[in-house]
Amino acid sequence: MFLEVNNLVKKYQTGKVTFQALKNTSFTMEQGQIGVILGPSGSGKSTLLNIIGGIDYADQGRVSVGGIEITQMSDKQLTEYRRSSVGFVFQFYNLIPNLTVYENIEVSSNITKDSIKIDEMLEAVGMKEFRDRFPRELSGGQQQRVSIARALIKKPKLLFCDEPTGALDYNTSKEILKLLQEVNRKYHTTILIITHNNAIAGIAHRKLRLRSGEIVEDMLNENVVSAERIEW
Ligand SMILES: Nc1ncnc2c1ncn2[C@@H]1O[C@H](COP(=O)(O)OP(=O)(O)OP(=O)(O)O)[C@@H](O)[C@H]1O
Repeated sequence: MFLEVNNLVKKYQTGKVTFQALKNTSFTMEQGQIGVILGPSGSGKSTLLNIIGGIDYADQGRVSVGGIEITQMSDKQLTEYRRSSVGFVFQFYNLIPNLTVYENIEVSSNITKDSIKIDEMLEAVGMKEFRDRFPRELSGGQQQRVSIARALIKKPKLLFCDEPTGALDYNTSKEILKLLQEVNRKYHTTILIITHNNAIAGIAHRKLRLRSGEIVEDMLNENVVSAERIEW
């Protein structure tokens, strides 16, 4: 199995109070799938993604990606894993304001040896004619396209999207989801999307639901639909 998450436990200590954000969380995913992680606020979605993405540590349990166990990695190995194997897309885009569209993507391509050509990537996300604009000169949806390009330029094995449509209107959200489906098909990137929106699960091969740090639903979606066809 491409992604294996086994019995993850994560505790946060605030003063004398210990809070268990993840309790024996386990799931697997095949390469090339889109997975959606649903769950109420505070259920542990971001914590889970951050551990799989190598930006946070688990207290117990195991995560392996492509047969390599990341929960055993040194800091140096984790930095390399983040650099070459994973991409992140956030709700508020996190683009560098004083760099153009092209330069924002270039920063990411410069840190990997084997990246996709920037012009190909701009074309793939429909942002070719905006290459010399600054983020402030773009709509939210356009900024999100750039942030997807920035994440994908390094050909990550795994793309993590934390509420990628959380700041976008209905139609723009659908366009971004459609783009995620397209890049999943084109580059065979395994994608994990965190969302509050149940309807988004329609575009995914897998639906996972977290509640209080536990997976309470884990379903294979036999009827994946195109993003244009989901409604909420
Ligand atoms: N650094 C921290 N210190 C203490 N508690 C934390 C920390 N980070 C997260 N938590 C707690 O862990 C729980 C899970 O947080 P997490 O951000 O993973 O939830 P989430 O499902 O992503 O929520 P949301 O949908 O609101 O983003 C929450 O109750 C949160 O308060």
